[in-house]
Amino acid sequence: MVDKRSSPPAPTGHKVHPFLDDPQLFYKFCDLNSSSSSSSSSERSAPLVGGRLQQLMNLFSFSRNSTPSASPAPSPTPRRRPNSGEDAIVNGRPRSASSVGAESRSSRGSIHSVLEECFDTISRLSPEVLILATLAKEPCERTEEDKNMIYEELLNVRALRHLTNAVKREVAACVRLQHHPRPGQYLFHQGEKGDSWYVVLKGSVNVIIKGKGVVCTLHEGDDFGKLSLLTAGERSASIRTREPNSYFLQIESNDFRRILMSVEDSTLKITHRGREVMHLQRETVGSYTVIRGTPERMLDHLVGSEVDTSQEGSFAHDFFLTHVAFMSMADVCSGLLTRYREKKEEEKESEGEVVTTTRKKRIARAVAVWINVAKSQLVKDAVFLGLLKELQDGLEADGLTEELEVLNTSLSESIRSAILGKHTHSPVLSGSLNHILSKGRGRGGGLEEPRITLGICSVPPAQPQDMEGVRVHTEEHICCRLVVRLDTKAGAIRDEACSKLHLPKFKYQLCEVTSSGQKKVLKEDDISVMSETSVNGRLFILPRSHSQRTVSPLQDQNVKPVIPFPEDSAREIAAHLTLFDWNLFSNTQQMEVVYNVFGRHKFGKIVTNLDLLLRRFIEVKFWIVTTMCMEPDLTRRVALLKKFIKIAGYCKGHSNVNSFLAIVLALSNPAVSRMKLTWKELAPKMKRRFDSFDAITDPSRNQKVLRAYQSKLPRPVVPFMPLVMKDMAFLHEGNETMIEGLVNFEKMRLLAEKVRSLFEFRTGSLPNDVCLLANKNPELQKYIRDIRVVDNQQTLTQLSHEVEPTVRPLST
Ligand SMILES: Nc1ncnc2c1ncn2[C@@H]1O[C@@H]2COP(=O)(O)O[C@H]2[C@H]1O
Repeated sequence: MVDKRSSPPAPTGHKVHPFLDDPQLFYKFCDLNSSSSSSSSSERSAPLVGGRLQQLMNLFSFSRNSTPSASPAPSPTPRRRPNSGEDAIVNGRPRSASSVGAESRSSRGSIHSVLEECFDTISRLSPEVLILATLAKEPCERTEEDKNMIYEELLNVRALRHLTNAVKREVAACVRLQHHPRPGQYLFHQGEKGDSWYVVLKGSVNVIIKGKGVVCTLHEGDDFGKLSLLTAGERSASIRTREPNSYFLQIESNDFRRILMSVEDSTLKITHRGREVMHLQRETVGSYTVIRGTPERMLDHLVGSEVDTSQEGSFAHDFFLTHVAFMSMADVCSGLLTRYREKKEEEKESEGEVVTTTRKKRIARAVAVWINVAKSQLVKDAVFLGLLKELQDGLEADGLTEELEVLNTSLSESIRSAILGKHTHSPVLSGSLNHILSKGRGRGGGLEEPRITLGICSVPPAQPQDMEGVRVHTEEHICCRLVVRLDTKAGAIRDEACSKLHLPKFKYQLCEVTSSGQKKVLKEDDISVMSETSVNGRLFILPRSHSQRTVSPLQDQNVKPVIPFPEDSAREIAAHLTLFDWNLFSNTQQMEVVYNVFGRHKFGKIVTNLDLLLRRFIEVKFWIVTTMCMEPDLTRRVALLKKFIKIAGYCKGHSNVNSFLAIVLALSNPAVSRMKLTWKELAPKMKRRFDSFDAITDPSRNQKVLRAYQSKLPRPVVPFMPLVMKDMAFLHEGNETMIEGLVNFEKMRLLAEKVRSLFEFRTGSLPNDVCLLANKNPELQKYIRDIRVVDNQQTLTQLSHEVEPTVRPLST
């Protein structure tokens, strides 16, 4: 028996909210947020009056004042008593108090405004509250939006990873919430008839077998109780809670069987030599979607089905966007070539020609899709170029001119961006990278001036062969400068630095040391190391034997910037910020996002463009905090605060969410938000403006406000990248890549959809007035490109106290 206690519970992707430990409050909310199953139909049609409203009002005062409400919490009554669940609450729903108070009805006039305020206050508390409240609804009362919300949650539940998304959708419709308030409560006993399958949502349970005691502990994300459902036998063990307030997902046996059977019915399983090689899901009559498969069988499917080069979201598109997770570039190339050349034995002479020609056409179109997806990164790869050459020759020899043209058109588009990439010093990027690399060596590093033309992103993306200077330091602060390709791995940088400094390379490792002295050891095959470092981070080679020893950061890592904040207008500064962000976003490649999700070091490909975009957000944020904390004069500090709010407003107007949020979050940074005198002097109108911006950052409901806001903005949008990356990481962590030896293509499709929705923000071009403004002022352009910051929170807090000491109230 394996005791899972030794292994920490895997992340479920959620922070546990204190609400979960306060079931009284939670139940009240649940009860208010859904109509009770015991309610009469008239109550259901007007669910927000009477007792429910009264409770809502009580809850409002409770959540505000953190004191229990006037009316006692309704006592939780089980919907159905579990076998020996003591006072367990099934489905998490206390029965609503029968009182539909007449006095409350009279207050109906102000219901809506009160309700809006109440719900707003409650739902701001946490996304978890909302999801629990939704789960607590009776399945028959769930709206489509409820089911969608639950489905999104289920995508992150470890125990359900092996289920297809269609099954998860079914589960979302019927799953129930079960709550056990105390430790030591039994969910069921060994020997009883099994009637439900469970997943631990919060808390943990012991699995107890008669005569053996506790054989195992199950944690968040684990499941139990399936065995007896599958065998139609008795419970093989008893399950007992270990912690207060444990929450479980419960799927009743009828639902369990129905879902599994209906899924079996609509799934087509293809076997080859007795082994399952592909699962397809029937969508409509005659239309199937790949849900799982071996890489080889999926390649067969690719060349065996019609390929629409224009259609994003097609199987080919999803396949090429995500293939790195399950099939190397070399294998895809050789697989396609083999299929191009082969003439299958079963293809008879007369029909054979037609079948072969169709296959060749499809392969050509598939490769065109691949080029469109991977762009310039692909056309620089020697293996891919081999495939391309053979395909072009073959298509020409076979007289398939139309396909040859499709291929060449995609190619010329990508080569154009590849040619642009031949500049080894891409001005803005080099400026930015150089800024990363040139700490302590003065500004600029002798680079060319930025070259930005009106309305066009003329700055080429960073390419693997671009050369960059990099400084590597030792513990004793001795430094050596190297010039390396961007795709140089951490191990190779360490080797080169050691040989320059005459140190034995096997004794050293490459590390990043942050401005606060934190040390991060880099993996041998880490790539894009220069762009991955923190804003003021530096590369060090440190002895392996001293891994526990602290390293003192270089002096310049915490140096205060000397260049004053520009006097230019907020409008101009916002235009410069936006053009810079837009350039970085335009240069980011779809494949970089995919490499980053599956582990950047695995593929040997750079993710520099994505890194630069991600770190720009942090840079801008620290720039604002640094500027505020370095201004000792109160009047000027208030003027700065006002200017930053204005800049944020302009960025918002330009759909530059990345910089807009960087500014708003910077002004909420403790080092700035603590400046009471400064905020007090700010005009009320500006304060209200800031509050309206701040409301967009509301983290509740998984940043629902921000998501909705961002999706509605006019294109192009520079999105809030940290949120996008978080979503991608959740999808990756929450879903297996391989299930029973087959690639989980549903996961690939979900990831591909996320990547596409990110790049859809790039539709269109920046407004002309932004480009005009941003091209007018080279001085400001340079300043915005090379912003210098303090990125050490402790230093910033210290600076903040220096410029605005805490005012202590006089003691009486
Ligand atoms: N040794 C064990 N290790 C982990 N889980 C177990 C063990 N024995 C039983 N279980 C779980 O406990 C559940 C008891 O009910 P079931 O028999 O339906 O399904 C059982 C399994 O899910």
